[in-house]
Amino acid sequence: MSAWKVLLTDGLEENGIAILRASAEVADKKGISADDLLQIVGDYDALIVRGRTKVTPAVFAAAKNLKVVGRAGVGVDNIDLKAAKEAKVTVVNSPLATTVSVAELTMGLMLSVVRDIPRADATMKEGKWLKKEFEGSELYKKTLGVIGFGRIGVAVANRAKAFEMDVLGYDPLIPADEIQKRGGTPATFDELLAKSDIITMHIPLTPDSRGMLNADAFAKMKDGVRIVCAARGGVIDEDALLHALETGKVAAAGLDVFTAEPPGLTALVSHPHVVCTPHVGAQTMEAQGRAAHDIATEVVAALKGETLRWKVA
Ligand SMILES: NC(=O)C1=CN([C@@H]2O[C@H](COP(=O)(O)OP(=O)(O)OC[C@H]3O[C@@H](n4cnc5c(N)ncnc54)[C@H](O)[C@@H]3O)[C@@H](O)[C@H]2O)C=CC1
Ligand SMILES: O=C(O)CCC(=O)C(=O)O
Repeated sequence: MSAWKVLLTDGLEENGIAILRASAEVADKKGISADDLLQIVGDYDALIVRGRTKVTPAVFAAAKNLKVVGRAGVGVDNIDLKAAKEAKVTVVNSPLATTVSVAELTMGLMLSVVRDIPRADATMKEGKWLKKEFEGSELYKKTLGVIGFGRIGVAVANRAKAFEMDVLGYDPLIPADEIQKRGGTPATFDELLAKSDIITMHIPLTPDSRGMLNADAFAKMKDGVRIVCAARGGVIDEDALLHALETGKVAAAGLDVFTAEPPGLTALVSHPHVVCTPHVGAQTMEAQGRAAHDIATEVVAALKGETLRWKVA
């Protein structure tokens, strides 16, 4: 009989489940409702989530045996870290697993917004040949502003440099010489807004970063700027973005993430100059395989009281 019980509420790739099963009993309750989670979480020593499950103070209060919450992925904005600390529950994530996938999707969104690829495809499928309408622009020699020069921001910067873009980096938590070492030209927030042809967001959602791209920020950007975001919807004021798209200040936006998910068919989602994907930055078999391996290994280490690599709280 296994000593520990692990609850999965957002699924996990088989390779991760196999690692967990070597040390614990695993219950896969993918898609469980918030109310049902409160009923059963008290039975478990560990909880592994992705972004869907909200690990609220109520969950921690009900989770009498919980020792560790594992986030298969990076962002922990769905986990109440203060409540975790108060409940003496460790929180771990798997921050290295999905970097490449998110960076590649970001490049895809960037190419989509400069060449209007999804709309060109849609018109072909309507039997049309609108060649003249689809005059886009190149990435070559354009300035890319990367907000958040961490793992994903740097991976995007490296890929953008292969397209011979000039890369500005804004990250107040990283010294300017380190941004330079990582391949970016350090910029203040206002410099980045003023100089970039494309701005891409790679920051966590925190009280500081919420609504960072707001009406004031859009006013400081170049006319016809393009915005890409595969971080969190909340870092952009979506009403301000919609207004900037309607006035032409922003020529196009590529969005993988939304303030409310799923957003439904909002004016932003249905805007002709917005390319949307349903939060799939990390949704590749490679990234999910790595995330499952890393989070399962880390959760087992936490249960065994071993040294942790990715302790968030
Ligand atoms: N679309 C998707 O499926 C995915 C989205 N993400 C999002 O991407 C974010 C970034 O991930 P990583 O690059 O791995 O994290 P990271 O921690 O390596 O990099 C984030 C960077 O943002 C900087 N930062 C924090 N607050 C800032 C602020 N207010 N202004 C400017 N810079 C700020 C930090 O100093 C750090 O260097 C995650 O927090 C998550 O929200 C991550 C994985 C998948
Ligand atoms: O796990 C997911 O559904 C999305 C990944 C993500 O956004 C993250 O890891 O921060």
